Amino acid sequence: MTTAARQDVVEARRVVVKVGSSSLTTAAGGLDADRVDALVDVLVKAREDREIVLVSSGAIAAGLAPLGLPRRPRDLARQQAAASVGQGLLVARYTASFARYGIRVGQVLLTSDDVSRRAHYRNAYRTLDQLLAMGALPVVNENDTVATDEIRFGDNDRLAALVAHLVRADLLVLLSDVDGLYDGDPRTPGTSLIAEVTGPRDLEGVSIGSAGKAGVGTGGMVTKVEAAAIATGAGVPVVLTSAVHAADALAGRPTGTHFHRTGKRSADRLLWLAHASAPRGILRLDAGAVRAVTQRHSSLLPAGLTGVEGDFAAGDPVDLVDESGVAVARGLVNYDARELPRLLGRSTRELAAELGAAYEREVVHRDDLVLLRRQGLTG
Ligand SMILES: Nc1ncnc2c1ncn2[C@@H]1O[C@H](COP(=O)(O)OP(=O)(O)O)[C@@H](O)[C@H]1O
Ligand SMILES: N[C@@H](CCC(=O)OP(=O)(O)O)C(=O)O
Repeated sequence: MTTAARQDVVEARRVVVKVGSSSLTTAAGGLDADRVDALVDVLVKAREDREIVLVSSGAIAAGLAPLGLPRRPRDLARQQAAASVGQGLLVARYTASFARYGIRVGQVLLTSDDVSRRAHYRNAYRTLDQLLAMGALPVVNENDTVATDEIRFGDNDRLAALVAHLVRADLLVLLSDVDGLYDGDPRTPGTSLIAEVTGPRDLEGVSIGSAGKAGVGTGGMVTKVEAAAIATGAGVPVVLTSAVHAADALAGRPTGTHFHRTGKRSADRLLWLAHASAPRGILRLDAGAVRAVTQRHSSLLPAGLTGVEGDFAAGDPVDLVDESGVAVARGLVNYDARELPRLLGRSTRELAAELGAAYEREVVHRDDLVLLRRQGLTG
């Protein structure tokens, strides 16, 4: 690890630590109390001179054995039932383990829908910030029991990257069952650890595979590298290592893979809109509207709309696509899908005169728009 990279870690005052299901469960299924305690011991030590937010997976995995499920189910309903049972057990375990040190735990369950909207985003930030100010340790997970396929992250690696951005963290530590990113699937002999990733070039030729043998995790290495791309693109460096090396990672000792920041920090909720929300519909734009939105950062007006697809309501995320069908931006739309067809290509003045002042509003306001540049490491 270069001195600059190490400095990033040592100087980090607010750190998001994400731990995967495979690092918290036993081979037989169910939570491994010893591994939870070992992680908590490390976090308590790290917390002496910095703030820690924990993003913990494991709800589904923890719910399997109590519900008599032999393996992680594929259907959403049974995953949600398992998460419902498991999340309670998971937080009870953390509560008991942190209580050994007199530290309170605050459970925070998020869906992407909760945080893409401005008021919700501010509220989530305030809650997490307040928990930290009051000396409690936030334990974040996806709100699995209510998340439908459309509003689901599905993996906590991306959630952790977005939480790191949300709480304005200085560092994201991803803990898994593997001690870093390898240049091929580490189950294949002859692969070696990549100690540093400074940008997308360092990943050329690297084979990034799916989840490991334990079969309780979701995304494997792919989602971790994607999460690292989101976080580093938003100015947050990332250390990826195994849970057993958590103490080294938090102390700035060389371990695992260090992803350098590639972008600048910004306090912009639109990162959630770009990376966490699935679009509910499509707005087709003419060339002039594409230029206005992407180059002049203007709001999208009805005059530049050529088509509408999907069944969305006002406030939902939609993709703005150009004439060749490429999504150029994502935004929160101000109209229901059924209102839009009669507005296509019309000027706001004309619409206001004909339909009333309410129809003068933008289709998507510039403050609710994010350009879809492929970020950081993967693109
Ligand atoms: N290039 C790679 N480098 C490291 N691990 C990889 C790679 N390709 C695939 N993997 C697999 O990804 C697994 C980690 O993903 P996962 O099981 O989802 O972890 P977690 O539960 O911690 O989120 C590792 O155990 C490893 O077998
Ligand atoms: N919210 C899910 C997270 C699933 C998930 O991302 O798992 P992992 O790949 O182990 O981080 C749960 O708690 O089971």
